[in-house]
Amino acid sequence: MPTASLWLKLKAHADALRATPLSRMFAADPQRFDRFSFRLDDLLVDFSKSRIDGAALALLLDLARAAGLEARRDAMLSGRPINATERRAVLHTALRNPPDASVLVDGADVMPTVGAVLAAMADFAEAVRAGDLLGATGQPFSDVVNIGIGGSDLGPDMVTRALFPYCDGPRLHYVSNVDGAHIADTLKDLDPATTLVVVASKTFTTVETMTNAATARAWIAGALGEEAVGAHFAAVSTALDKVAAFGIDETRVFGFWDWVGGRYSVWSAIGLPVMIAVGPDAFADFLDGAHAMDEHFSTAPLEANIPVLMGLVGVWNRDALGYPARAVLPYDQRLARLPAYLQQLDMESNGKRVRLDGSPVEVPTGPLVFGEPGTNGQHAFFQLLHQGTDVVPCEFIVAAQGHEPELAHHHALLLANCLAQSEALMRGRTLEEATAQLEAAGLAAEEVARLAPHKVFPGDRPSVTILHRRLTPFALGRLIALYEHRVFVEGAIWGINSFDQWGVELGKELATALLPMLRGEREAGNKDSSTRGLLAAIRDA
Ligand SMILES: O=P(O)(O)OC[C@H]1O[C@](O)(CO)[C@@H](O)[C@@H]1O
Repeated sequence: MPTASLWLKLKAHADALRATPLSRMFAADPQRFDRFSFRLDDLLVDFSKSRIDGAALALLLDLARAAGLEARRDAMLSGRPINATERRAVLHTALRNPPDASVLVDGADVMPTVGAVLAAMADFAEAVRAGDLLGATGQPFSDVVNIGIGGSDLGPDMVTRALFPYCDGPRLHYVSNVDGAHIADTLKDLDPATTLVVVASKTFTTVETMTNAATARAWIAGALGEEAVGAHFAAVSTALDKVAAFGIDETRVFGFWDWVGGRYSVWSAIGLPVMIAVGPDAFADFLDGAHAMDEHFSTAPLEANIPVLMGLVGVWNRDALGYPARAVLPYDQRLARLPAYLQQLDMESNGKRVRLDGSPVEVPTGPLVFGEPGTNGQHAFFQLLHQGTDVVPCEFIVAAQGHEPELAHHHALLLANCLAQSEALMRGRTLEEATAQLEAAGLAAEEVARLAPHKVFPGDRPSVTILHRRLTPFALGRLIALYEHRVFVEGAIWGINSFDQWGVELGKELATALLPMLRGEREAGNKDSSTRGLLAAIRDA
């Protein structure tokens, strides 16, 4: 069936389904959880609280097939240049392949070089962790500062926090913002003699990273002398010539390749600080977890393929039901930066308005993504999720077991809250129930009538719950790969390029032009009155 008529059918089916509240779908089908939840080892993804039924899934699967999802997936995994605007392969999956795999890019197997960089990272990480690699004054490194931004920061920072129970190396710090406050606050309590700086930038041109790197360099040189700089710096980049020009010795430079997108790069040498923190073995488990999801994604039939189903439910929520946002709610404090990480992964990948051939997309694409860890979010923005005028599909992420057996009572509370939220969103509370509750509390009839409407929850609000046994390196790798492939599935159905990011360029160009105006070196005459007014106000402040 042609894609246009499938979209129409999907819309029509979604409109029909709206008439049936989720709670009635559960009442009508005792097997609903079993039918709409899927497992991969200890990972369980429960779609049963999404507004879907068998017919919706069948239509979505038709849509995926009509969009050529399987062929595009296979093209990505085999190294074809599916990032058409940049003429690049998209091969972050190769970074977590077993060593004996082979993936060809332009006829050359990339796996030997992937393995070589991984081995060099492991040697370096072990030397730092063991105290064999010393700073200029002969002391081991107690602290590592990673300087990078976007994909060169969000992934390693998020993963380091997530794997805190496995961190047994030097302390890790992440500096990303060009706001001098970030590097100033970070360096304030560090000792240059025991600090290693890793400059992470795919392009090695990003102004924030280059500015922070220069400041860190001056900090080391100022305290220990210019000749000490080499011993305190390492770099991760695809632009080895530019790293050399910065003055970092080639034995301390870890490369990766243009077929690794920034937001997909935590598996590459960009993960070096993670490896320094948790050690090469735990890092290997992290890669293995992602590979397990890659295997599932590439081999499971579409109707039982978890990332495919997650993508289809995402498209359904966005396009058939018209929800403009989604909330990511990890009930796991160590995943506090996961929403920020997923904002880049999802919104930089799928925030696109033209298809691969440059023609406008005809349906809404990537939704707004936001979130916070539970239970904190409950005491902040969940009010809107429960009673606001927009429906926001939620994604709950939680581990059945925590890492602190002595604090099991905390974990039980965390789990109870997580399950309670998806239940509350789904079932809501009717006016009759609210009224009965107020009456039972002994309120006067007038008070009951006054308060009851405020205590109504419309319910019928969809969510997905992702449950795993424990947040291990393996489980984390698998979880991130699940989200990567979900983004891929959605992008493939929308027919967009999920692997470029032209939308970040205009602001960068304008910032470059504005800098001399801010410094008073150039007139702002050609600017609009708002920009001119703001420039003047800054000068006068
Ligand atoms: O690693 P680099 O080249 O410094 O880029 C950092 C980030 O900047 C971006 O290009 C967007 O500005 C991201 O895609 C990327 O992750």
